[in-house]
Amino acid sequence: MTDQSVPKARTSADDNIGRPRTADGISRRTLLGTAGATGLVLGAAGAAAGYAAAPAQATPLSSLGAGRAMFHGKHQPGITEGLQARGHLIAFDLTAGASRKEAAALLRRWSQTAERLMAGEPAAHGDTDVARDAGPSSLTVTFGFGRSFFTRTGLEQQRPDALAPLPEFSSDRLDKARSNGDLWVQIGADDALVAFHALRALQKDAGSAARVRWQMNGFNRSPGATAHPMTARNLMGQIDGTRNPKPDAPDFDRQIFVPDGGRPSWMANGSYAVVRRIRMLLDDWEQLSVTEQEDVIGRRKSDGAPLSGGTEATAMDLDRTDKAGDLVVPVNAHARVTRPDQNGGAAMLRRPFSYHDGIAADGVPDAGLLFICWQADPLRGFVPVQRKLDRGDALSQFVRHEASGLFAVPGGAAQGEYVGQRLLEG
Ligand SMILES: C=CC1=C(C)c2cc3[nH]c(cc4nc(cc5[nH]c(cc1n2)c(C)c5CCC(=O)O)C(CCC(=O)O)=C4C)c(C)c3C=C
Ligand SMILES: [Fe+2]
Repeated sequence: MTDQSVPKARTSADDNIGRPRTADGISRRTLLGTAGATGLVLGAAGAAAGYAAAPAQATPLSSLGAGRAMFHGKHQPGITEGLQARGHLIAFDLTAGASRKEAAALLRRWSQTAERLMAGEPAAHGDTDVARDAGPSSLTVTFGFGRSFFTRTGLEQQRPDALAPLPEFSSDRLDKARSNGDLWVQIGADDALVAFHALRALQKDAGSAARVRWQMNGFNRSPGATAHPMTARNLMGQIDGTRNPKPDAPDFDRQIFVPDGGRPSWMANGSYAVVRRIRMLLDDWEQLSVTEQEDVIGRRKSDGAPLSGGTEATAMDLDRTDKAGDLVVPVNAHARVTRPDQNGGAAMLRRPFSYHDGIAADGVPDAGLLFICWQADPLRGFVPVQRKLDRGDALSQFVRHEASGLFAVPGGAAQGEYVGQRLLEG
């Protein structure tokens, strides 16, 4: 087993219970929860409730389709679950006529829809049938608030200090139109149609209250494609996610989530998402030899092991030298430079999607990473590490940050509550 990067999934209404993914990409706990004692029954019942007209044989849920995350809980879904095969990120701006009241109604509608769809049920009104016949497929929907939301709704007093604009990094090439936004929605699912279905339902729910500011579409390896490596690869071919904080580590919650009693109080058990659309300059990258590529990261491409030796899970020996006396993990290697112990303890949970939007106007692939990282405080997570990368690690010349967002993602909604209710009605 590797030093597994894929965190846990939510399988109960009020807690996150870890779920290492099995070789087919499905959590045993999820299977137990859905396909086990009650799960397949729940899945079938959910489907039957929504799609009663479909013949029974039209909904043969595979183990993939049966995967289900819970909407209600301590934290919102979509943070600690394993990576899903499909993702959509959408930012909305409130429309001119919309105020706090309309925003509250929108979050209520969105929460109701998310809860239904995550249970494999159709949207309450005008369902499009796109996910008909499919199970929940590990769908998660996550909602966040951008800095501008608080100005638009007159809630400046409630705005977290942690939503201060990210510093401008010298290497940034940011498109403002595809950055930030009043509201942010992250959708993930292991089935493309299930993810698209949720996207359309949530867009329609926005009605006249909010309009789409930007949308980005991403993907990861499909569950079942391989048993090894368990950690995902990115579009540069690297195993990416090895050293993510582990949910069972003692300081995981402190690093990733705002504590009970944290400020502002409505953010208790919430987290901050930094979203960066990072273009990979693949034509340049692919000209490097594998050895050169490995020196850029400091890890082997084949299995993710540190260049100092061992397996993916082996601790990196930062001081090891070769016969010539040179460090085997170069001093500017990305995996050396980004380590918490090189950045005053800065830690973040990376949960990205890859993206590919064809060939851009500059004639090279518009492809890269929808880098999403989660932390209790971006000033103690993303910012110090990106400051260091901005000064130039070995990877910097092969990537370009083209869009950026920072969002406050409140804790999970309790039963009967909608996401953000403590902010909007507090
Ligand atoms: C500011 C934070 C980071 C950005 C931006 C970033 C971009 C980025 N990273 C890769 C590929 C890899 N990153 C790896 C490790 C790693 N990266 C960050 C942070 C950022 N990366 C951290 C905190 C770490 C872990 C450091 C540690 O604790 O050891 C790795 C190595 C494997 C792993 O641990 O995940 C790879 C590969 C790309 C391609 C990229 C931008 C496109
Ligand atoms: Fe990285």
